[in-house]
Amino acid sequence: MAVIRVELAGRGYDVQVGADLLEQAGTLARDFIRKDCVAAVADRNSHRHHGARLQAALAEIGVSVEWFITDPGEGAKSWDVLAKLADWLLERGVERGDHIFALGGGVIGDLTGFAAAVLKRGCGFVQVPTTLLAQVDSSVGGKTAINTSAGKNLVGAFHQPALVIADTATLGTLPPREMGAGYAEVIKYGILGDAAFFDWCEANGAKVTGRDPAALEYAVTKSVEAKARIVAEDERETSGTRALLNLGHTFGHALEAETGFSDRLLHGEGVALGMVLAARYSARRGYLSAADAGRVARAIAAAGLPSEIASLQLRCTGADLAAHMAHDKKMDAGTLPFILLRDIGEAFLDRSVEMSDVADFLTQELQG
Ligand SMILES: NC(=O)c1ccc[n+]([C@@H]2O[C@H](COP(=O)([O-])OP(=O)(O)OC[C@H]3O[C@@H](n4cnc5c(N)ncnc54)[C@H](O)[C@@H]3O)[C@@H](O)[C@H]2O)c1
Ligand SMILES: O=C(O)C(=O)C[C@@H](O)[C@H](O)[C@H](O)COP(=O)(O)O
Ligand SMILES: [Zn+2]
Repeated sequence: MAVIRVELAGRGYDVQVGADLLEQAGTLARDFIRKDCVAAVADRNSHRHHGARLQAALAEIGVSVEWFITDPGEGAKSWDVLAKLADWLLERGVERGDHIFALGGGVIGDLTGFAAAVLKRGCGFVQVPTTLLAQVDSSVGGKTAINTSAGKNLVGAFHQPALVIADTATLGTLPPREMGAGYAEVIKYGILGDAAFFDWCEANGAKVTGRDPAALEYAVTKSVEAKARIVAEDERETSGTRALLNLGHTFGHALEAETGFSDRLLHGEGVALGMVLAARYSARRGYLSAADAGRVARAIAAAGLPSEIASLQLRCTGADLAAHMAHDKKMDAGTLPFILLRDIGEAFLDRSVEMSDVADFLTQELQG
């Protein structure tokens, strides 16, 4: 068990990591519950597998749960579902001082967090992440958002949770493909800033995706520690430090858009492929050795994640993918900074990238 503190003046919070923590949710969250009933959001899968556990834990402190349950998948991060959720919360009289519970993956956390950010100009929320991706990344740091037809996470807010309860035992019911997608965001911390952790991932990745309890807890703890450090330094992505967490995402979000935010490419899979592309593009620019770019690709492929864009069989050009990047939130006065690598464990922001060169590079990659 580990408790990692996200240090933010006046808004700091604990991330509790460990097996079977859901059973302690009532005790852990007691300070954030003021009424005898809480509103909780889940999707059908997280609710089916773990809803009763959260409900039983809260019943122990005399609190009942009313559920808002969405369809699984990226489609829930939409205006339509947000509007339904906001109306549902208002009908229940949720007040600013209340905390909404988000039980699920990154989709549920991002949706619930954004609803909490805008409801009555801001109420509280508690993250109870049930996917590997949500435990190591999305539940921590306060980025909340929905998607629009123009792209990924384009409407959102920074709004920190009051508490994160990451019960690693909930991952026991997660499909293997989703374990892989979450692992992409784990190995990301190594590639962007911690060469020793990357080495550990190369040696232990299969144990993490295979749910070895000790490896899993170590990977979640190390990931949350890395994210908490970066978020404490640059909460709102203004200094450039937090932007490093976007490694692989400029390429990845473009691929997600091109595949229609569908099951064809999960977010973590897009990030995995995006990190391979970022490494190869870093080599093309002369920053990273071809050998290290190859090492990144092999580590990604070894986890069963996509490492070749040609495998997606997209019917688009490099310019089409580059066009999706025009909506990237990092865009600054017409320039898109790219997160590239000087070394494994050393990411940096490059503001000198020409989009025409990125398009040429992607066209070559698409051809295999
Ligand atoms: N806010 C952030 O900082 C941040 C960081 C990374 C990713 N994200 C966002 O997170 C989303 C991806 O999150 P995700 O990968 O968790 O996807 P997800 O929320 O869609 O969950 C993946 C699948 O697992 C199912 N599921 C959830 N918990 C389960 C469990 N314990 N057992 C069985 N099935 C379960 C869900 O129903 C879904 O089908 C994307 O929208 C991405 O943009 C946000
Ligand atoms: O927390 C961050 O900062 C991240 O960039 C984490 C990413 O893994 C995550 O996918 C995030 O939602 C992407 O942010 P965006 O600003 O590119 O939408
Ligand atoms: Zn991500």
